[in-house]
Amino acid sequence: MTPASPPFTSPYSLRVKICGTTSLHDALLSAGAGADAVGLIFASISRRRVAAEVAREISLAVGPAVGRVGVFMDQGLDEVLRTAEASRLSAVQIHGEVSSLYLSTLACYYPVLRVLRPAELAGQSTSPGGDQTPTIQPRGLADHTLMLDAPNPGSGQPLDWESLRASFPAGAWLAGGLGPENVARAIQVLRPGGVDAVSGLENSPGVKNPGRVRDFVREARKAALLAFPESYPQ
Ligand SMILES: O=C(O)c1ccccc1N[C@@H]1O[C@H](COP(=O)(O)O)[C@@H](O)[C@H]1O
Repeated sequence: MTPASPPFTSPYSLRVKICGTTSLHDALLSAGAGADAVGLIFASISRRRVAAEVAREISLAVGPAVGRVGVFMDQGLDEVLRTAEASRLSAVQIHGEVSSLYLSTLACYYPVLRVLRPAELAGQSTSPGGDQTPTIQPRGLADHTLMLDAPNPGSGQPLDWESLRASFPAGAWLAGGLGPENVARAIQVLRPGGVDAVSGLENSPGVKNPGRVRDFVREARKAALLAFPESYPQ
């Protein structure tokens, strides 16, 4: 089941998120490059995990126009809300299996980016027992925005964009192996509401490559303008 399209149609507008930010220096670099948001990862498995104190410093430093998206995986609602408050986040990104109630409760406090793998988008994903009962039913966009990402997030693994053409939900964001070299093609194929990247923009895990960050934002903006000029009246 593919979530319904948003109830409104608006000109195509692209959001650019630079994820895996672990220092004030890199946060200001991304903000200065024109990113709409920086990602701050709190998932325990991540090599890019940031402390709430550093996240709060970043949140207060990047200015009022830059979003701060906290990335969480397999973490309870209480931990997410406490961390989000302490870090002065502006939105949360949720990976892993969670209930609809978890998402709708969270959406009462913060805008939610709900990450799905392509298999889950179809409403079919193999539960631990191996049977094909749906474990995650994508809901409408009423209380969250979908983002498609690879099964192993943060690994630089691109999705097969062509195979997703028919099922990619309107307004959904796209992650997975994006970088300056391929983001334009991804935008042309899927017209995502946002693009998000980390591995392709780093010198090492958690340390940004300034030139690649700037190139990524520039290529994404250029692609959005060239592919959908009707959305950017002169
Ligand atoms: O990057 C991580 O370490 C990470 C860990 C746990 C959950 C999400 C994580 N990162 C997210 O993965 C996408 C795609 O990463 P990549 O560009 O393919 O390397 C990234 O944008 C984060 O949102």
